[in-house]
Amino acid sequence: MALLSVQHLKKYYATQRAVDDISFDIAPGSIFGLLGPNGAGKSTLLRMITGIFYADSGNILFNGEPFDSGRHIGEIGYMPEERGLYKKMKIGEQAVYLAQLRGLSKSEAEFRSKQWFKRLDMTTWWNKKVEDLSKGMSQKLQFVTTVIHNPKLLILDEPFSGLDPVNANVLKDEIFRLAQEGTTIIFSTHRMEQVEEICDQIILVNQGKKILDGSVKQVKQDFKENLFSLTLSNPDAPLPADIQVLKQEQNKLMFHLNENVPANQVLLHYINQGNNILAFEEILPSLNDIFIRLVQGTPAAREFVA
Ligand SMILES: Nc1ncnc2c1ncn2[C@@H]1O[C@H](COP(=O)(O)OP(=O)(O)OP(=O)(O)O)[C@@H](O)[C@H]1O
Repeated sequence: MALLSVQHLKKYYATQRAVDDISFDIAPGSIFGLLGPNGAGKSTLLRMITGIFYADSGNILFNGEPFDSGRHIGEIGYMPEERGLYKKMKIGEQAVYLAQLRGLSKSEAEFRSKQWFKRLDMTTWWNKKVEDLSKGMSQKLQFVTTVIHNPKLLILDEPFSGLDPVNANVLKDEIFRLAQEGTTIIFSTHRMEQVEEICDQIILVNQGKKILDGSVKQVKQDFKENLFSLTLSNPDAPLPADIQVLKQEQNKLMFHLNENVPANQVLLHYINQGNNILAFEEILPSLNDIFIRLVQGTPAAREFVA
């Protein structure tokens, strides 16, 4: 059974169709990517899932039951894009305070806060004030305060914005670890490349509508274009039939292979010539490429090409 099932959800602001009949299911323990350009409707969707807004119509089921924010909110951890921290409070106190708001006892809140601070290499920050933290540091603190009550569903809106690559990796590892331990994670972003390595399943949203749904692997297979890259000891040798070379970079050829022609045929051609094959791989489209193809010619596509 899905941990979260969203069925025909709609939310309009006056005439703006922010979320327009979106449905999806999220399996327990999976990392789910909610993708779309700015203004696609992601935050509106998340606000309905977290009970901040009511939907105009549609249903949300949490663990098979109609979502009830009063009952289910304690099982959700939501890190919104606009971070809400108390600037004047000391960091350690703040973590403990927010954990207590989530229902933990003071001693449990302190214990878990210290554990998380250690895990994320934040121990020396305990007595600093939030206003003294950089954007990336407050991001880590916000993450801690979002996961401290061990939510079943963890919702992260642009979790890597403002983080340097080292800290982004630290957070990424924590996301994987939490998923392995059974936490279900929704990861919302307009940065498609961040999703490729993290998410099991994605939906792509544009102008309030879902335009794609599936596993990253399957989506890439569905949109592949028979493009290959081949590195040869002699790239200038006679070409086989059925290929069109699109680009050559030193010894590497990038080519399109005609439909229904096995790639082995190309490899055999070169092997029979005595040409050494140094590397060979299929070139799959990125999620960015797929998105642009789906919304070609729209303002959203231009934003992503830019
Ligand atoms: N309170 C509001 N009143 C009117 N329109 C709104 C409101 N909030 C959002 N919108 C509009 O609804 C649409 C979806 O916005 P939303 O914030 O959900 O998108 P998003 O995908 O989260 O974008 P971003 O990545 O920029 O955060 C946009 O056209 C936005 O202008």
